[in-house]
Amino acid sequence: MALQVNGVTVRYGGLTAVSGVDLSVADGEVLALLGPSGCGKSTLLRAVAGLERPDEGEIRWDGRDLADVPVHRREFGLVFQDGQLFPHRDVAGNVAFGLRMRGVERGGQADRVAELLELVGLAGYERRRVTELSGGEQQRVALARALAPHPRLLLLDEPLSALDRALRDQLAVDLADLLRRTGTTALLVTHDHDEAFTLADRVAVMSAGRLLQVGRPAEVWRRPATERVARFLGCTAVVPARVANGVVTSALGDAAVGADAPDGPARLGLRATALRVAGEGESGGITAEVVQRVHRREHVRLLVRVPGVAAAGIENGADGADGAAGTAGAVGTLDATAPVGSAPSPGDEVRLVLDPDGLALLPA
Ligand SMILES: Nc1ncnc2c1ncn2[C@@H]1O[C@H](COP(=O)(O)OP(=O)(O)OP(=O)(O)O)[C@@H](O)[C@H]1O
Repeated sequence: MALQVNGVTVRYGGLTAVSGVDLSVADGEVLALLGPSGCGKSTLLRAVAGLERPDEGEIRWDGRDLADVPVHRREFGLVFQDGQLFPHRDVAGNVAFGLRMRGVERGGQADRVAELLELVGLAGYERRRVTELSGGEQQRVALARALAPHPRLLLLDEPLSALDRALRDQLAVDLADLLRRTGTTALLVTHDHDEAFTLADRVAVMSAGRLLQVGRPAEVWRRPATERVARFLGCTAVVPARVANGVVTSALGDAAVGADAPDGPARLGLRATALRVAGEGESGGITAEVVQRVHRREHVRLLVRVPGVAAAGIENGADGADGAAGTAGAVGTLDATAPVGSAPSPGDEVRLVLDPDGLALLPA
């Protein structure tokens, strides 16, 4: 393992920001620390960078304890939310900064700067003033600057969150591609699921200073280890269920959940897209009454009342929900979706079926 974090705790006075975290990042791997605001992600990243000293535990690189290695000798690259570029230097001056610090001679600097600007899609931008760049261009320059000295580890703290949604999505895809092509080992901090899942080989979900689950994106998404993880990843309700032969059965219907799901009692996490209005000729499903209708880009979001929902043991509502994304919350109501063209109105009765893409399977 390239990076090893063993039992790290960081306190600010009486507040424990990071609590006994164990984590490792393999050579060439991108690991995302995902969690709600204030859960300690940045503090953990800053401890790895050498900007915070752990109160307990150790941080190792290739087996070597970094406790006495200062920030600038760790050979880690850093990119923050707002880039933190030097406003009085042009683009080339910013990208060359780390190279100068390392004593790379001028000719070598210019070649490496050109190479990095090409890599981040800003070829020819050397003489541009950084204050005249868009937010997205500034983050590309920050990335080029961090990568120029060949860091052993790239630390990214919410690198895209200052950008608007469309730009963020595009830059996340570009960044994922760049990290793969350059084989960069990286630790990324984000509160955005999409960003984490686009960029990371593995995702570590954090809450209140602790790691709740570490796994591949699809695994964490489909099989959250706890209700807290499920709710942070967008589940707005949790239903008792039972799995047999890759099919989950619940009061809301049956759905395929994969042959790898163990047989026995389980719980089903419902995201806002877990229930959809059944199509013509589609059999099965449950009956519900539409309470509210909201138009979204690709579908219509419904709030529905399912008779007997409380009796069915559905735990909905926001208790302990870390940033749950849906609208379900009132007793006995659930989220559902309908096609834009034929969306029912409040008061209508609808038949709903489970959509496996909106489900997560939790332990009982
Ligand atoms: N320098 C500091 N002094 C005191 N408390 C701090 C300091 N930095 C962070 N904290 C506190 O430590 C906790 C964890 O903060 P941290 O910034 O690591 O969380 P985060 O998950 O990165 O959140 P965000 O996404 O909002 O940045 C928070 O309660 C925060 O208020």
